[in-house]
Amino acid sequence: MFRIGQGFDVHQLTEGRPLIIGGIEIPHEKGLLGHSDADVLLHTITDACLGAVGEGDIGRHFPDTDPAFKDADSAKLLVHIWQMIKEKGYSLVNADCTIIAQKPKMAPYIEQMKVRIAELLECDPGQINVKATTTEKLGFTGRGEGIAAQAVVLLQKVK
Ligand SMILES: Nc1ccn([C@@H]2O[C@H](COP(=O)(O)O)[C@@H](O)[C@H]2O)c(=O)n1
Ligand SMILES: C[C@@]1(CO)OP(=O)(O)OP(=O)(O)OC[C@H]1O
Repeated sequence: MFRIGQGFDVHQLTEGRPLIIGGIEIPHEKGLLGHSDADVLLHTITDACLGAVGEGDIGRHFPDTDPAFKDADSAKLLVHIWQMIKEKGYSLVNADCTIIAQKPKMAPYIEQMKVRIAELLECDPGQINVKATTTEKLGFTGRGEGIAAQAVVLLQKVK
């Protein structure tokens, strides 16, 4: 049996925060604001994984009102959810993700992100695709007010 899930997330860009996307710190004059480290790509993948197994969303598992998740490492949140998915008997077929950001240029960091995400999901980097697009200076992403990400994850029941 196959199960598909999709995710979408947005975080605001602000001064005085590191920019962490896909588990990688990217040099930039602004970073993403959130209760956690605000890794918009890992949140999106977490939501896609949860969607695939019908387990709600990241906020249901890690409420942004809980001080335990203040400045949380989003990699740890994804690993926690991935353990749950493995216990349900699923393995990853593939994940395809898009980062929507006017800047910075993501291309130099895409390979590192793929390798890190593959590490977290215990799969081959070839099963992970990460893309980036601008919105041609249109909308909140185009004005550099925030960064969005979306992902699709396909799981296969193996046990
Ligand atoms: N933040 C971004 C946005 C885009 N890219 C790369 O540039 C290509 C062209 O982007 P358009 O929005 O003009 O289509 C895109 O395909 C990405 O390869 C990027 O690295 N970082
Ligand atoms: C990750 C959590 C928890 O620290 O906080 P944020 O960093 O604000 O991220 P969001 O994408 O709003 O969703 C889930 C939250 O509960």
